[in-house]
Amino acid sequence: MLRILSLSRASLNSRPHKLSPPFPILSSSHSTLKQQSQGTEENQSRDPSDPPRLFVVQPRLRPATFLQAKLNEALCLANSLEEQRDGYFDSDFFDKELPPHVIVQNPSLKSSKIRADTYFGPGTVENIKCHLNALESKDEVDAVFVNIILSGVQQRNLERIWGKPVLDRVGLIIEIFNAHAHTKEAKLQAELAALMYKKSRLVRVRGLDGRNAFGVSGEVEVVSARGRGSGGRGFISGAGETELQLQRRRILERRNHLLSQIEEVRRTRAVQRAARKKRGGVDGRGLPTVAVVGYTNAGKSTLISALSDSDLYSDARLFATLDARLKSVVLPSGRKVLLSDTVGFISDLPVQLVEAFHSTLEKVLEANLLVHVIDCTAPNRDEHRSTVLQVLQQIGVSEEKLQNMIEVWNKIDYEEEMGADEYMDDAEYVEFSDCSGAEDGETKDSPEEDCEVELELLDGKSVDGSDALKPSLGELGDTKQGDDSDGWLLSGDDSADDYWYTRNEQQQAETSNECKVEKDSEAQPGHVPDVKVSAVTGVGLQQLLELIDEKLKVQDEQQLKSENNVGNSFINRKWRPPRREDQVWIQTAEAQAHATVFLAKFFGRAGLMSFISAVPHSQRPALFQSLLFEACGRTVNPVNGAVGLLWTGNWHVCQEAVETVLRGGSPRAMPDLMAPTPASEATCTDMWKLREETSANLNSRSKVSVSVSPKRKRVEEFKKLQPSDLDLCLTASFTGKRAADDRRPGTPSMNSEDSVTTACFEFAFTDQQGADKKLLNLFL
Ligand SMILES: Nc1nc2c(ncn2[C@@H]2O[C@H](COP(=O)(O)OP(=O)(O)OP(=O)(O)O)[C@@H](O)[C@H]2O)c(=O)[nH]1
Ligand SMILES: [Mg+2]
Repeated sequence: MLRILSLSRASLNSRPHKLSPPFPILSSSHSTLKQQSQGTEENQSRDPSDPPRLFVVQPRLRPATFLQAKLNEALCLANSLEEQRDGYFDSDFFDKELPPHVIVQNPSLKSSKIRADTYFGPGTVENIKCHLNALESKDEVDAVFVNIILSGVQQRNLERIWGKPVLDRVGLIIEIFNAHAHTKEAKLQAELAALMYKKSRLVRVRGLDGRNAFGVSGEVEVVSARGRGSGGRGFISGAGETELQLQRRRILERRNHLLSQIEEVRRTRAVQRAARKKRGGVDGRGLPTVAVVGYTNAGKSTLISALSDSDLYSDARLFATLDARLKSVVLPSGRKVLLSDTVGFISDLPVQLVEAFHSTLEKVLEANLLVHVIDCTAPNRDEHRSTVLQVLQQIGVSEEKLQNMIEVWNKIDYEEEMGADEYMDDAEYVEFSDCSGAEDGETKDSPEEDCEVELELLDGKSVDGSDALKPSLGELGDTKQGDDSDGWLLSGDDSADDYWYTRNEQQQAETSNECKVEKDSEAQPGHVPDVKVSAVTGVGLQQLLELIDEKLKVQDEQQLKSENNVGNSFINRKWRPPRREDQVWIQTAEAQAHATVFLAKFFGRAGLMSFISAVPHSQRPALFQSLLFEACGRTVNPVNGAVGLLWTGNWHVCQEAVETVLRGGSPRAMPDLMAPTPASEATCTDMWKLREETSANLNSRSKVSVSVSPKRKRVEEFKKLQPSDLDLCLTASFTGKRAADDRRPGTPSMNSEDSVTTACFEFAFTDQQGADKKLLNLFL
């Protein structure tokens, strides 16, 4: 920003000026009067070669560095109000001359002094008029830009007094959006924002015939017939629609029309995207998106262009980008991501713009990762940072995403380049102040009270004859705050020596500011940049890509972990069948083979096949796992099975049994788990009742050898059991013969050699000693 000013300052020349171009979007009623009288029409498009010339009014701020940063921003905003011709601006931004400007007393510093009618006190208003008169003779100013937010009444009154259109900060930003919008969607959104801004400041103005009127064209007040039958107080007919209601209705109708058009544009784009995809084009969906956000002019577009080796539009004018653009980039790991360019933010970003550009800003919400670009040369980068965070919170970005955001300091080449010449020297300040366009004699025209204050200050300096008593800008603010005079004006002439910091003071302030940033950085680790880059020279870009890569990888891992955690927290939630991803625990073909053989023996080959074939292919892995858990649960706890183990808090027993099976072992029944318990100590008496009722049958149907111990433990005792204490055999195969006698004729048993052979044959699985263990078709 400083560079822009210094470059602009160097090119400060007089230039021929033409007639004032209109403000097609936000012209107030008053300002339009003049245009009407000049025969110009509302909504006439601007001539790109003759952008509006603004006179900038900057209220004083403290500290001085902050004031300077705000003034720089105001001047850049004023110079950014320009339209393109055939996609290009007529002039280079750095070739533009600085707009005339003035720093005035800030009534908000004296909280009780803000005037409801004109914001500034009469002295300040008068002095600004004097400046305007002086510039008027040279036909140098089309409008006045006051770098604060004014109410509708204040704007109208100031326009009336100054005889010029007045734009406040919100109005100018909306005008710039309108001037820079290229695409249909951006144009519609900008117009929508302007419309909502207008709606909030419908004020009465005196029309051409002297009557009070509403509306941009200053037409006389009319009462619409609309509402006569429905509204109003009369019995026969309503009171009709007032002029204010009429204007509001017109705005709302237009708003609805714009919203439907925006929706139409989005729908068309979606259809085109689908058609491209159908034709085999690259859709980009499914790739992770990284949204690059930041203050306007931080270098977002330049950075994306550098990273993706593309050529996004970038310009030193503020709000060069109004459309979200996507560029693909390959990360060091080989992973492809999409970088999303976004609209830049600014302090006091009009809420109307946030609402109107909501669909564009949604890209930020949808992104997997945010990269926050900060212009490290901005003296108020802390303010930039907090502004961006504020807007992100305003549009609904989650706290988690903000914590994970990568902070990038851009333009480090400029920082290095500045080196010792970091701040402007005295001469530059003088020159800078001179460009306010104020004339020597102007202070004499100011009201008496203002002249007195200025004289006091100037006298103080001349009497001493030195700079020793020269107050700093911050101190001056205090001095002025202390006096009761309102609205005295700082012109460029007298501010040259008195009101700007000297270089030393400036450097001290900057140094202390830097230190503060460093301290802040230490206190708040989030403020330390993650990486410093230069989008122009390419320094740090590789590091940034690696960081994005790393963050996305960590995100993926966390996501996977959280999914697994959800899967593992079975005690805390309803049990669900395992999902496909959960199948990773069956790592090898061998483990699958063991599980399949075990299940085939347990349920019988035909039974297992009928279970499996009853569900669609997609659900077979989940069913297989459910069956395995149930079979193992039934084996160790024949009475109540897996559900009983889960119910009594012995799920780990079931898991251990499953692992035993996967390793090729055979779990055995746990007699302790079948032990009855006193009703008072049992966790589920019904279940035990069930056991007693059915134990005889179930025991006889059990397909595993059960060694019933006469000794019965209490529930508390077996709850303490660790998996290592469990009596789980790790035998290579089932060799027991006892169970073979117990099984139903014709039912395959896990102890049956036939069964094993049959199962192996049916599933195309070679024997356990064979070299090739094939994956069973159950998982297809
Ligand atoms: N010296 C220097 N200038 C840079 C660097 N990056 C960007 N710029 C300049 O900064 C200005 C703004 O760059 P943009 O990329 O348009 O900034 P932006 O953040 O996209 O701005 P908006 O789209 O208006 O929000 C341009 O004049 C760039 O040339 C950098 O690393 N070093
Ligand atoms: Mg940009």
